[in-house]
Amino acid sequence: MSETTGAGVTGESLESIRARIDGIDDELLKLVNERARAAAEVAAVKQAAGESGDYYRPAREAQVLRRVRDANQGPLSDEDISRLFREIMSACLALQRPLRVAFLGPEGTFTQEAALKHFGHSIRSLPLEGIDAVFREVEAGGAEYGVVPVENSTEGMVTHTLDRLLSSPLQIVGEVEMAIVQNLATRATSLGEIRRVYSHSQGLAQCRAWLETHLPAAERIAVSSTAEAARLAAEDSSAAAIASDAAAERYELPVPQPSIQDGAANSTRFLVLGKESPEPTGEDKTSLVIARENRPGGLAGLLAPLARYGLNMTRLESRPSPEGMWEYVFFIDLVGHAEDPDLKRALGEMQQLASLLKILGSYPRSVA
Ligand SMILES: O=C(O)C(=O)C[C@]1(C(=O)O)C=C[C@@H](O)C=C1
Repeated sequence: MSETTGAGVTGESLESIRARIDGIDDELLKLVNERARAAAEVAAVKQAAGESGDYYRPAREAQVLRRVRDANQGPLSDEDISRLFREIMSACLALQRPLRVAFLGPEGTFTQEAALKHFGHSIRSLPLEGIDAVFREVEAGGAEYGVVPVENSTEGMVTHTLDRLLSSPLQIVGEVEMAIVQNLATRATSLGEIRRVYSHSQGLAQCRAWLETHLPAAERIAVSSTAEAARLAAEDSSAAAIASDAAAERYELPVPQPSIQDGAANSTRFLVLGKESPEPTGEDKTSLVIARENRPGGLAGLLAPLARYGLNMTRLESRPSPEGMWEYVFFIDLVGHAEDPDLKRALGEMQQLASLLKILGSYPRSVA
């Protein structure tokens, strides 16, 4: 039986099903371009209203994604639907002007994956060498947005990002959560040949138990990123990298040992940095940093307004204050937008009690 004359379970021939798919694709093509024209009309309206800057609207994008996910009846998963619509919006926006997005590079880092997950592929990518460089590029206007890691489920906070948030005028405009899969990537043909293992310090830490069991004698060398680790391992067959699939692929490294991270559920949260906070969407988060001079009950008192207004705190992290010894600042994530009435009142009351209160941004909760 030839492929094109066979019949499926419904009795319809392959040829006929493919003809149907062609018809659906024609419809999709027409509709996708119709949508792009509508998005261009939105841009014209924004321009006529004298709006300056870029046309990216994180709040609207979150609403679009939530709406199609709620309407989705499958068989495609909600994640697949989000990904497809994200790319459609990304292309529609690029038609107006592609966004310049800086991220912790080089190409192949998890941060690049997070940037593409959030903005889609129709962006102008600016891979930079460090977290600080990403902040500076967005502050200076060389990029409209920046993406940096902030927290890993096994390794904890990325303290450099927190410290930089404290001093930067930038706002958090979004968050991206991503499952992190670390692989052993190497040209070595057996584990016995591996003398050195390169990775980012977080990559080495996330795979500590695996390394102790399988490569106890290999030297562990921390480098600036997992992508840089893959580049180094590609040049030396007695070395390996702990890196993402994307980094291994980029440097054409075989992956003899996939998924070697210690925690089964290893995920990293990234922040999207920009200049203006998005408007409320109804499903938002607010990040802030707060401090009070060191005295008993100080923190409990500062947080009391949150309980009074029934507000939900999803994270509380302390960091030594840059101001003095044994002084602390607290990074807090709250459910809600700083313009929501209850949150606004609570923040007002906290402001009265605090020696420092800086809102780092209100932004839509991540749409997976
Ligand atoms: O609704 C808008 O403001 C648009 O510009 C359209 C659109 C879209 O394609 O849906 C494109 C870019 C924005 O980031 C948000 C949404």
